[in-house]
Amino acid sequence: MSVFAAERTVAINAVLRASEVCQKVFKQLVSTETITKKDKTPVTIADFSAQAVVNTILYKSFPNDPIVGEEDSGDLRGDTGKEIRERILSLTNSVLDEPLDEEKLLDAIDRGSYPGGSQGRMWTLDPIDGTKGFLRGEQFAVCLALIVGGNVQLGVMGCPNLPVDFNAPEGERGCLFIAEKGQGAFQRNFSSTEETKIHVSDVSSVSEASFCESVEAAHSSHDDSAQIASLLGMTKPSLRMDSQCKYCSVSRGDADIYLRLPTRADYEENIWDHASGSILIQETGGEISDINGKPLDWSLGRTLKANKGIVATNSKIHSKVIEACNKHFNK
Ligand SMILES: Nc1ncnc2c1ncn2[C@@H]1O[C@H](COP(=O)(O)OS(=O)(=O)O)[C@@H](OP(=O)(O)O)[C@H]1O
Ligand SMILES: [Mg+2]
Ligand SMILES: [Mg+2]
Ligand SMILES: [Mg+2]
Repeated sequence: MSVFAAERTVAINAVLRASEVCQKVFKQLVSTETITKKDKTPVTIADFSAQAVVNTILYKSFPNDPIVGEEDSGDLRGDTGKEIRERILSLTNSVLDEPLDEEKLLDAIDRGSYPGGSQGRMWTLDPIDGTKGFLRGEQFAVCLALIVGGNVQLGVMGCPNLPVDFNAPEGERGCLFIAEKGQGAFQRNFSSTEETKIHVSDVSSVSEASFCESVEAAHSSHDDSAQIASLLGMTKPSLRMDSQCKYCSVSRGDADIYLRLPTRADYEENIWDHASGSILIQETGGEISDINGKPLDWSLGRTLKANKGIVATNSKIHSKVIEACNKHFNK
C-alpha cells in the first residue's frame, strides 16, 4: 500500500503546473529573460517561476517540509531585478489558484534554500533540469523528489518535450513519470490521468546495450564513454539528450545505460539533478550507483559529495559497466 499517497497527489499537481509554466514561456521567451549564473550556467524566467509554483503548492499541503531547490531569488531583487521579477510574478500567478504578491513570490523561491542532511523529511526540486535543452526546444524536465532520513521515497518528473512513445518520435509529446518506494513506477501522458506501469529493458548482454548520455560533453565526458563502450564491445549509437529525461529513457527501456562520467575532479553532483531519476530507475527494476559502484548518499547536504559520477542501468549489466569504468579510470 502507498505510504505517501497524499504526497504523490500533491507532487503530481505541482509538477504538472510547473510544466505548464515552462511550456507557456518557451513560446514567448526573449533574450532578456535568461540570466547567466555565477557558475556560468543559464537560468530563465521559467526556472524561477516553476520553482515558485512547486514551492507554493508544497507549502500549502506540507508547511513544515523543507525544500532543497536549485534556484534562489538573489538576481530578482532590487531595481535591477524589477523587469524580470514582474514577468515571473505574472507567469506564476497564471497557474496558481491564489495569486502571490512580489514579496510572497521571492519568499516562495527562497523556501528552496534548505541545506539538506540526514534528518527528517525534505523535498528536492530542480524546477527545470536541462535548462540548455529547454532553451534549444529539446529535452528538459521538472524534477521533484521526497527524501526521508536520507532515502529517496518518491519521485515525480514532468517531461514536456519527451515523446510518449520512443518508437513514435513525431507523435504525442509530454509525459509524467511517478515512482514511489516499493510501489513500482508509472508513466502518464500529459493529456490523460491513466498510468501505465513501466520497466527497464531486459538486455542481458552488454554488447547489445546502448548508452543514454548528456548532450553537453562538459557534463559527462564523451571521450571516456566511447572508450568504455569499446571495452564493453558496445556498437550501438548513444542516445543523447539533456536532463533527467535520460533516467526516464532508461526506466522505460529506450536505452539500457545512463552514464555520467566526471569531467572535473572537483565537481559535486547536486541532489536535485538525480534524486527523482534514481528512484525511477530502482522502481523499474534498474540499478544505480556512482562510477565506483558505491550507492548514492543523499544524506550529506545539497550535493552528492561522497560520490563520483553516476551509472544507472537495467541492473542485469550493472556490474559489467562498473567493472569497465574501473578498468578505464584506474588504468
Ligand atoms: N561540470 C558539470 N558536470 C556535471 N553536471 C553539471 C556540470 N555543470 C552543470 N551541471 C549540471 O548538469 C545539469 C544538466 O545536466 P544534463 O545531463 O541535462 O546536461 S546536458 O544539458 O545534457 O549537458 C545542470 O542542471 P540544470 O542547471 O538544472 O540544467 C547542472 O546542474
Ligand atoms: Mg541550472
Ligand atoms: Mg539540473
Ligand atoms: Mg535546473
